[in-house]
Amino acid sequence: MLRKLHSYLGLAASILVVLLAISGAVLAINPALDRAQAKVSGTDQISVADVAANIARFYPNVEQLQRKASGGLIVYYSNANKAGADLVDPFTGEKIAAYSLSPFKRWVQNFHRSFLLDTPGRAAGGIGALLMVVLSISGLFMLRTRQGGWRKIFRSMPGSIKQDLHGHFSRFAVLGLVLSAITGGYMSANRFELIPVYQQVDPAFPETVNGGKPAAVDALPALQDIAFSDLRELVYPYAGDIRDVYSLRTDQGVGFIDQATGELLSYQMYGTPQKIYEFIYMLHTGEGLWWLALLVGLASFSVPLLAVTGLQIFMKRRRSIIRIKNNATANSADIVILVGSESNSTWGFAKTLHDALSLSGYRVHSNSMNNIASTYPKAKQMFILTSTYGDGDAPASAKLFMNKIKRFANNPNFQFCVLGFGDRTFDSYGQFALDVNNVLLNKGWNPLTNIDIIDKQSTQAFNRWGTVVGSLMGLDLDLIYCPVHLNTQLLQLVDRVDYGAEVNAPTAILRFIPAEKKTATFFNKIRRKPRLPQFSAGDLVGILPTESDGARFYSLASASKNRQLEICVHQHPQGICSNYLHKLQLGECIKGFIRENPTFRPRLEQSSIILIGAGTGIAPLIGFIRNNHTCHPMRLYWGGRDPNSDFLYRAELEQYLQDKRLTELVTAFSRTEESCYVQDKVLADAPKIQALISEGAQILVCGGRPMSKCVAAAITRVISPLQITLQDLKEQGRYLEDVY
Ligand SMILES: Cc1cc2nc3c(=O)[nH]c(=O)nc-3n(C[C@H](O)[C@H](O)[C@H](O)COP(=O)(O)O)c2cc1C
Repeated sequence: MLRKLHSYLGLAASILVVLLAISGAVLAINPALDRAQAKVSGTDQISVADVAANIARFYPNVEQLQRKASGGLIVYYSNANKAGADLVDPFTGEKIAAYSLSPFKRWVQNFHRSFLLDTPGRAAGGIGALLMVVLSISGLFMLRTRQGGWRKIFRSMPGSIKQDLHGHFSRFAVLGLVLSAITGGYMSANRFELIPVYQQVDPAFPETVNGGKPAAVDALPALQDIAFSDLRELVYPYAGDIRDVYSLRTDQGVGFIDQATGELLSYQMYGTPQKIYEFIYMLHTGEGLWWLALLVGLASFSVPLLAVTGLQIFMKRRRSIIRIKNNATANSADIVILVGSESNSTWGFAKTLHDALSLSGYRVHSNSMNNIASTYPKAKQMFILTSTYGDGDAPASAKLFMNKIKRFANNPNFQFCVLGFGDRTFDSYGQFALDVNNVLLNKGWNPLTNIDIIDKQSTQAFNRWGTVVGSLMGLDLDLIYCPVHLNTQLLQLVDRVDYGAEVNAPTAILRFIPAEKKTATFFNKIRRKPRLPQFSAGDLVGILPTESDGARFYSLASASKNRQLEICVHQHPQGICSNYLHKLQLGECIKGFIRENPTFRPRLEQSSIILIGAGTGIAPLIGFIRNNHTCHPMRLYWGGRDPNSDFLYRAELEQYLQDKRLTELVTAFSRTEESCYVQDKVLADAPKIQALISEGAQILVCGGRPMSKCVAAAITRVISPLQITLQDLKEQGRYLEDVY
């Protein structure tokens, strides 16, 4: 609901909001510019009377003093019946510069207030401000959901800035945008009298004045009592008119001054509504708060970027929508599939299950978890496939599920089965699926089998789950999930280095370049050369060994800027894809597509990086080192079997040590006399690692699950004297794992 509101409103309002934001951002620079030109510091030390005396020396025909919100003093005067205005130094009375509002500034101001269209334009501006309020507040709530709570809103976010510009920029801009949208909306509402408006009633002109000889301006007691920093405006009496008075406006109130006695007459303090209006005006324009204006201006500059990236996300989501054919009704279905998904990938898995069960002759009803019906009269099984979002929370299409499930008063006749989709790099791995499963078990529902959780959308794990579930249902369920709309690319093998055959660990480093599709038209061929898609080291490439097999994912050892796509593949005796890749000859092509893995990235703002891996787990790590051109401190702990057989990347690592892209290399080999594993080397280096962690180092671990468990145990021991836990490091994004 919130997402729909945010996206559709964003689409509808983007042009209006972008124009308001850009013009507002340009205006936001003014308070800082004005202030830079003016003399403002120490103005609370001098009185208005002192300033007026200074002015009198240079401006005998002064008519008005105005202190701008930025602090600058403007003197209005007339000379031989010609009016003028100067920016003046209040401490000396000397002119700083002639004062006039630049035509450009006036134009931008008018554009921002009314799009140069008078009342209809002002109304459009008001609507724009209102839309911006809704957009920024809905965006703020979406950020909260995404990050898993208000407190975590500014914590590190999955994904690099490049991969999720919208998320990162909105975090930076959202508070500024909320502030300027609400204050702008208030000002518009005030102008159109949609809210109770304040009426500024100035005091009446004094009925009696002394009428004596005018005193010198610096001798007027009322002016001597007011600090210049409190002045807004002082209008001088008409020369020669002894019944006229000074009109005074300060930050606190408004009144008159007798020009003979210097007495304050009919003084009136501002009321609360006016103070509120002025405060909101100040927050919106930044007049008087130049730093706030700059911050809000910077936030406003991000609006065009948010609009473009928001549109990209919207299009991507639309493309990823899965349409289910042959969807039976809830009343007639034998099998129900409920889906909890945030960005639609779980729907792809659900469709595979739906199609396979329909093919087996069942009437299958699929729907989102939010749309759970109050009864499924004919159902024999219910499958719940759900991802987890935020920090262990429900994804968008399952937010209402926990409440709605309460409506099932009696136990249904069908069996249920929960399949979670998650990512092990999150602490709350598959948490929402676990919660759903527990709720159903606690209600006494009958499980078909235990809950399972699929890590990183693994097609193999999904297939294995299908086999287990199929056998329980007496079906041969071969679930081959092929992500839809894959942007597959033809990749040609141009280099391979083989290792490990002697130690029974055949491993190959394979390097690919983009290849021309055979079907490419002549026009396409001459128009552009095939290019690699955008990816970073640590992302994954999905490889489709055959059309009928699901994709297998490999960590990338290179970034697209390295102009090659490099992977490291261990040959498993039964592995379809690893055998397929190991048999590839130079010049042969494969089909692959990129899956971003933004959570697994070194953070170069940390003091140093500790990379730990074993076997082919070196792939993303070597990519990080290769691209460490700033020579940020990076240490690698890596484990293999025998240095004479499977020491992957040996020559490169030596080169990186020399050119300082790698600070230190620690290896552990299990089939040598030393016979040790990478976690042993971690423990042996405990004091050094402790020191690095205390200084703020980040650890990245990549490799098989058994290794990662041993490394986690070793690191837990190493850091135990530091009063910090592995959990703390994980929460701070300083312990990342990419485990398979
Ligand atoms: C912002 C964000 C937060 C996530 N939080 C979790 C989490 O707390 N636990 C988890 O296991 N997976 C988490 N994931 C991973 C997703 O659950 C996983 O990628 C899933 O396959 C996405 O499926 P969907 O596209 O259908 O939502 C998160 C992903 C994102 C982008």
